[in-house]
Amino acid sequence: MIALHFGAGNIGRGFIGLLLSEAGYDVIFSDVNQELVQELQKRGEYTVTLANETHDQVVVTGVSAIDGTDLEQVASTVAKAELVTTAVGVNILKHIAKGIAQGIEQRIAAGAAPLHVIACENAIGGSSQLKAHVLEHLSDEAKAKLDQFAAFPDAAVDRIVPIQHHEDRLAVTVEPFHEWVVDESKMLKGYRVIEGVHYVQELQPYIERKLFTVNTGHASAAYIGNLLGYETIQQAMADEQVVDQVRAALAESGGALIARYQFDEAEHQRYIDTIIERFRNTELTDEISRVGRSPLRKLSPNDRLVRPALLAYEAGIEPKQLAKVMAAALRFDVKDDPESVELQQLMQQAGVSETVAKVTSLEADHPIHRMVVASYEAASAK
Ligand SMILES: NC(=O)c1ccc[n+]([C@@H]2O[C@H](COP(=O)([O-])OP(=O)(O)OC[C@H]3O[C@@H](n4cnc5c(N)ncnc54)[C@H](O)[C@@H]3O)[C@@H](O)[C@H]2O)c1
Ligand SMILES: O=P(O)(O)OC[C@@H](O)[C@@H](O)[C@H](O)[C@H](O)CO
Repeated sequence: MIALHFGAGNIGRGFIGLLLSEAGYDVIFSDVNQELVQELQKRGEYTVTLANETHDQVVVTGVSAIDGTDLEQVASTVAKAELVTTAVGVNILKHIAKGIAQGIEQRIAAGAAPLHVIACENAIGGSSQLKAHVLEHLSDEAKAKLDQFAAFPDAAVDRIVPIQHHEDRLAVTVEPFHEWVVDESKMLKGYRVIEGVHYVQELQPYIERKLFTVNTGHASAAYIGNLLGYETIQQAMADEQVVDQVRAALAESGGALIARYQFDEAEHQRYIDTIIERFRNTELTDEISRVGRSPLRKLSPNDRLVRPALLAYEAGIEPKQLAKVMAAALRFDVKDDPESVELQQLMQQAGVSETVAKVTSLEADHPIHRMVVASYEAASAK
């Protein structure tokens, strides 16, 4: 029972690797970070600490790692695995597709058992996106057989895992809360149930609820907190004016979700309240530079700000606070974040309106575009 997991980073070690190991899998990580790979190979185990009062610890044992740049090794590991998972970042999926495709070709040639490939990224349709990239690397013959040999169920994963600063390179501290939801309708007949995974027939409400609440709220805390000079989410969430703004953003995205999926209002409010408490967990230190990372991705049309704003607008809600968060995101200036650097260059060259149109795909005559620009200009005038 081998699970190959791409990305031995924060969520890879702190959630997916841990859960799969507890579910009985022999977990093999694939990563391009050589130091991480060598350390995992050498020690074969690592410690996960829960950010609760008692700092409970679990030692994840029997893990190994392969070099993600070694295409042959990646393909041969895909060929022998029962499950492939990823947590590399949605924009990296195209880079791991070739190894997965070659592994699937080997499985087809050997008549192997079907493989499940589950992308655990913060994106709508992550596994479907990975499947599209894999298809680009398959022969016509393999393309025709793909659905017999591999399935790519989409998923939603939720656990806050900050950037780690331990002396022990593999140690990882995570919040106690966790949720992994998988689209059961895409699983192949007779699939092995992974203990700890919640299988649902329709994933869309779950992934949208997660992305447009947890991640919308997180991005709001990060971008508003950044403007106020805070460095961590915990510092920002200790400021009630930030909390009020996060709540205002979540009232807009929540209104959109309730209208779209008929969620129970009181239950959704409890979901929001729990998330606010998770952001406030002072047992964690989560840097705003991590939560706000890749602002171009976060401002893209299907992500946590623009999409819920559009859904809110369609539901008759004016997404003023989400527009304010987008305006704040335009000021996210972090030198070692390539997307932040690109965004700031674009702002300098093209100005606010053109930048908004380019990164959000909201044209200049769209009411939300106008709200973002107005909010940006109002803040500049202060
Ligand atoms: N950290 C969280 O709280 C959290 C929670 C839910 C979902 N996620 C999602 O999980 C994904 C990973 O996030 P993270 O916080 O763990 O980031 P991370 O940077 O800690 O981990 C990503 C890992 O992927 C590796 N990687 C990069 N290119 C690779 C390749 N070609 N092959 C194999 N490995 C490669 C990196 O070296 C790194 O170790 C993102 O999509 C993120 O949105 C993160
Ligand atoms: O990983 P990103 O960059 O999409 O978003 C940053 C955080 O909001 C995110 O990693 C959360 O911690 C996570 O999604 C919680 O489940």
